[in-house]
Amino acid sequence: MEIDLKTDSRKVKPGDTFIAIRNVNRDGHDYIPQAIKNGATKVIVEEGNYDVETIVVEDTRAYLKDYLYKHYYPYFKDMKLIGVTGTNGKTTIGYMMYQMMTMLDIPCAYMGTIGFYYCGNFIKMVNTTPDVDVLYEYFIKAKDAGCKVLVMEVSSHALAKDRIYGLEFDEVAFTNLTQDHLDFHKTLENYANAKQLLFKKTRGKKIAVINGDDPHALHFELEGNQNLLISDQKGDVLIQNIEFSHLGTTFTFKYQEKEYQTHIQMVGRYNVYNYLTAMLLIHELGYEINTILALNTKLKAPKGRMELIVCGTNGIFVDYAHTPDATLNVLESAQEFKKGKIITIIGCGGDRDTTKRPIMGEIACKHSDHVIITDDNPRTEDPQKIINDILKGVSGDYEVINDRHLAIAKGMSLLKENDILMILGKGHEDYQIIGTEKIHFSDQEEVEKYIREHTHD
Ligand SMILES: CC(=O)N[C@H]1[C@@H](OP(=O)(O)OP(=O)(O)OC[C@H]2O[C@@H](n3ccc(=O)[nH]c3=O)[C@H](O)[C@@H]2O)O[C@H](CO)[C@@H](O)[C@@H]1O[C@H](C)C(=O)N[C@@H](C)C(=O)N[C@H](CCC(=O)O)C(=O)O
Ligand SMILES: Nc1ncnc2c1ncn2[C@@H]1O[C@H](COP(=O)(O)OP(=O)(O)OP(=O)(O)O)[C@@H](O)[C@H]1O
Ligand SMILES: N[C@H](CCC[C@H](N)C(=O)O)C(=O)O
Ligand SMILES: [Mg+2]
Repeated sequence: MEIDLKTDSRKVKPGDTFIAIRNVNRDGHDYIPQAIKNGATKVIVEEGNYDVETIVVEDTRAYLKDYLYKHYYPYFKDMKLIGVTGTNGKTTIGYMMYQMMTMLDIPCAYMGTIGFYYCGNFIKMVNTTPDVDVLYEYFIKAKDAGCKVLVMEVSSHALAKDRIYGLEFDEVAFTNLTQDHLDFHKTLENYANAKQLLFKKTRGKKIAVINGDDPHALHFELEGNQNLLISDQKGDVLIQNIEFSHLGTTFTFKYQEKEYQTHIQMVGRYNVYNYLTAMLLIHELGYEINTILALNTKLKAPKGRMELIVCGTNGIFVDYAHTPDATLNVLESAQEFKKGKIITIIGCGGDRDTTKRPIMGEIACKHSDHVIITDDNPRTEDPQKIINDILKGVSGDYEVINDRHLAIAKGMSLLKENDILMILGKGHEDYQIIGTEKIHFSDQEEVEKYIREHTHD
């Protein structure tokens, strides 16, 4: 099934109707001539007169949302819908669930930062949660492919901008709330309020899985008794013992008077919470806990989440930590199993929350033996200005190497026996955004290239 309203002039074919949407930087009205050139025979706009049939409405975005909901929601409404929100952990949980459900033979889809996976197909995505037009288009694809369950990351931007218009969730989850995106939300309170909106969009039996140890947990509970809290203190799922290594984590937990022990091939205390969230959401779909635990030997973290590259006695971890809390978490995890020194490479994105920069610099220095500060998607900001913001928080042993390629080479060259290199911020990203240009760049490839060039047999 195909949506018969086009929002993107580049996708318009002869006979199509184009609707002009105003977004943050760009305005669809500017692309009406291109849409008409590509064959649009009708345009829906907020203003202006054109050579084709023109319908003027007050708010094209409202018109679009209503149109999509009325015409397409009924088509995919019966797919079970699971939404995960929180500052960190959404991708890890969503992608773990996609793997688990696939192993359980459930036709399913995952939509989030690392793309749209549906019944074995894959589409790259621009946003973590796409705008309503793309979202409905992809939900239709999932339904066409036979998906029965769809798990999606729901970003705070999406909630604030109503990108998920009309959706109702059977299960929701909350991971944690810490600082990020203050450029957009202005205050942590607004940010929390945006995230809470997800919990107001539930239907049916309504299950909520919540990280009970997050200070904001209470605000995310559903009314009634459908909440499952995960905690190492007091919760429905009680985490008891955790053992760390650089290859994985072994832990025990108690649920409904039964005790379970398991091992996951993911490092870090926070991944125990991520895992249990994914496991419970699937358990609530009607699968036995032991059946789900049996899948763990094949379960992997998403690309760029504490992704380990081994080089002799050195462990090089590529991780997507781009918030203060994530930076702290991954460095504390490395402290748990380190045998030598920790060298950290870190930067901060441009056109994003500026107040997190000095905090990330401070945390990196506090929990590493040496820090290299470098570029991470400067976008339209002056890269040196971003680095200067980070420098406001640093102390101790650090250096600045602006070019990320050189920063990684320097980090690699500093490694002595048993040292760990933490390369933070980009994770799965295979680009560097400089100005408005996207240039190919991959932390993993840079490391592998360095190893190739410096290993002689
Ligand atoms: C700065 C910002 O928020 N930009 C968002 C904005 O883009 P934009 O203002 O350039 O507008 P656009 O949608 O590309 O263009 C406007 C209209 O013109 C049309 N158009 C455009 C070009 C053309 O040639 N022809 C044409 O018809 C488009 O189809 C659209 O209808 O609207 C787009 C559609 O919704 C978003 O994809 C885009 O997100 C950018 C890529 C972005 O980086 N956003 C970040 C801030 C974001 O949303 N992040 C969150 C959370 C991330 C996380 O923590 O995981 C996310 O969910 O991704
Ligand atoms: N539960 C967690 N608590 C704190 N930090 C976490 C947690 N899970 C992952 N992290 C850290 O946050 C980083 C991002 O994780 P992940 O991609 O799963 O989060 P996300 O919520 O999808 O992020 P984004 O909002 O950018 O899409 C990881 O690379 C890791 O450093
Ligand atoms: N989805 C997040 C990712 C940030 C990753 C980091 N590499 C950066 O560019 O800041 C954002 O758009 O804010
Ligand atoms: Mg994500």
